[in-house]
Amino acid sequence: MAQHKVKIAARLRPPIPGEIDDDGVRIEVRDEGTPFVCVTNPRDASENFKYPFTSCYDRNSTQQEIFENDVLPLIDVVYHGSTVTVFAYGVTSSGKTHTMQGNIEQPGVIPRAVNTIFERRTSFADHHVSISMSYFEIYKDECYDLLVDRANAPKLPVREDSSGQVFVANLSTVPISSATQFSSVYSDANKKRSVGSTNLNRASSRSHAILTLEVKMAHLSEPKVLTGKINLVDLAGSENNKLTGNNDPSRMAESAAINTSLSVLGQVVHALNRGEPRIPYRNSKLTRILQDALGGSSVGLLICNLAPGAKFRADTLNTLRFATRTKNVENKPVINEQDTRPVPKAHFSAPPPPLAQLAPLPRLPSQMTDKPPRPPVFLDTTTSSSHTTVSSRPSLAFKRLGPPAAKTGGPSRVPRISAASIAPYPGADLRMESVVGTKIMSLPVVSEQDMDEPALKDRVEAEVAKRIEALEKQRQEEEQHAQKALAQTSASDVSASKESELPSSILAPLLKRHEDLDSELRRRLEELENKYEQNSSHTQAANGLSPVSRKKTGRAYVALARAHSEKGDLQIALDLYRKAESYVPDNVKLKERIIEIEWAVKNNKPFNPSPKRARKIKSRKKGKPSHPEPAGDMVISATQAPQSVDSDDDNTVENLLEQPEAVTGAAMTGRVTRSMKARFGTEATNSPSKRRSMDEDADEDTLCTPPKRLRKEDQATSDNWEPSAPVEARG
Ligand SMILES: Nc1ncnc2c1ncn2[C@@H]1O[C@H](COP(=O)(O)OP(=O)(O)OP(=O)(O)O)[C@@H](O)[C@H]1O
Repeated sequence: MAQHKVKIAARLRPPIPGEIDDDGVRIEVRDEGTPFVCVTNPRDASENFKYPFTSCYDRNSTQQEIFENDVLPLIDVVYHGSTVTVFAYGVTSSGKTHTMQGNIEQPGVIPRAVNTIFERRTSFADHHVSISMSYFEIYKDECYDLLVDRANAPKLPVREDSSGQVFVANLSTVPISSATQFSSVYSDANKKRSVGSTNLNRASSRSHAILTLEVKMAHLSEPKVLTGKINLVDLAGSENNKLTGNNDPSRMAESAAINTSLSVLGQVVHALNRGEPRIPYRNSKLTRILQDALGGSSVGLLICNLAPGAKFRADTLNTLRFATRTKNVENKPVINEQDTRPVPKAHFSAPPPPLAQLAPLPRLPSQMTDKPPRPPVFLDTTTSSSHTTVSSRPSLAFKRLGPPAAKTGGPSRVPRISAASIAPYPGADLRMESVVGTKIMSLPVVSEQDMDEPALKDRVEAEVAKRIEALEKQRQEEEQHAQKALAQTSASDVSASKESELPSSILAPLLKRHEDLDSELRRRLEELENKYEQNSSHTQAANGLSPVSRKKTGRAYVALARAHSEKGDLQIALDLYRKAESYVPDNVKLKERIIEIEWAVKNNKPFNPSPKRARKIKSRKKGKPSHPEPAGDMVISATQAPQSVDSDDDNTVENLLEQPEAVTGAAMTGRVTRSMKARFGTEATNSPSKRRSMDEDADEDTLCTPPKRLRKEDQATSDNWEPSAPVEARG
């Protein structure tokens, strides 16, 4: 099986006005050998770090040189029916957008690639060549279509099809007939891209932009279609907020999202290099989408952009380290060829049993047509808009839930996709892959607790095997039925042409029924999937963080959520609170808030977050009460108590909503009171009036817990209070 390593091209940009040119980063070539990037050790100027790459471009290099040396050969690969991914990586302001897009005087890789694609088209006289484009951005870890009106652009989900290919669902595709048409669509779309000004770049990309050009070559005399693609990715640059001067919350959130996704990208490459069994693709949308380019079936080129000057030295070294690791990543390119001969129709001769008995979904309506099956694709190019093509795709759940029929050992009544095949492209060694056949699935009842993958897989495998068996039985019965019906019809002297129409009356209700089931199934799968995706990506991200970082991230999301809820953007606030929950899953108050906002959103009611009241006590030392408490009365200073208080502290919503350092005495006292209640079932104060005031103080900073409730609890538990008992003894 041929492996294709990701190719690396390093490009150093010239200094821009105002930048100090200290020659700390250079491109060198020695003795006609491999060129390398040379970086002076920031700590010892006599030492240099060298990073060899097959293509290195110095500050005087031109856009044309890069295109002709490294990108042009890849256009042939596209016309052979393979997927190519070119991505520009580097610190902010290192020249990624310049390299990919360029400007009118110096057009970059994208316009040059498009021109070449259109020029090459004419050499395929025996094919009908159609070219289409899709373009989207990943902004704060959400995908947005750049070819639709931004005001209406929804967040697009990332899915996986039955053959494991990741795609962006509902992404629009525009057919392109000329390079001029492309320029107009592309420049309109670029106006919608999220760009902002920073200290380092007046037009800094705040998102990762992914442009896909799909070339479909339908052979005029043979029933086959080749599909080649090129993904041109302009990544957002890693950012140091001190250098960029980002200080407003929205910029910082953007910057955090960019850095997180790039850090996951680094983790993916690292895991691939180390041959780890689990590659964390799912930890960010960016890596899910680039999955095919990193260890997948795409041909990859990484353009590694470098900024000169000492201030970027650390970032330059990081970029070079990333590039060095990436050059060891191996892909297995394939040719996407599709056989367009129609798949034989399935025969149905009897109406299906009543719905209650028809638990399994035999086939999706989309699979019952004569439509040829789709070849594996990298990014989805289907859409529901008028100018685009629409095709139904199996959703992620099919991939996760449905093992191939062969695995179960059970027969399938559904013909496997034989018309689509993947063949190796000539430049690479062979790799033949059979496309995973269509699966017969119904939605198993999955509770949230069952989201554990191995358990789910076992359950589903058993379920699928059982249902396939039932379906096979049903199919045999149907066939017998059909034969009987056919015999009866011919006996009653009906004309031959009429005989062949027999299934239509029977088929219609059946198809309708399947269609209904299909929509229901899709709806439920999507719900399940969204829930799973949302939880899993954030939970995975949270798992990789230290408790302190988790808390901080949770707090940041809560702060953002609160800001949105105050503005009345409840849906956004809800999403953010849910994200916060992934980082602080045990926070009860947060859960309460989520429920409240869910209710408000569902019932279209306004939601007024409880106002933050001024704190009565400004500061005190952590772990010590600010109130002068009688000895033995207060728990916090007792030797064991602070730990338990602190661990509770992690999960109190006060802490989520407050500045990290602002742990107030009141809040702390409130926590202790509740922590004590939880531990001992008693109150930790002997003065009802003090208790009340302490709890009220605590409530000032908590979400949505009415002081009344706590007072009631106080009342209820005050009888149990044993004033003289020391905490240690009770613990
Ligand atoms: N090779 C080059 N020749 C001349 N100017 C360049 C070159 N590369 C970059 N520049 C200039 O440097 C500035 C920053 O470049 P660019 O916007 O492409 O950076 P970027 O890496 O895309 O930044 P960000 O990640 O913030 O979007 C721009 O003004 C651009 O014109």
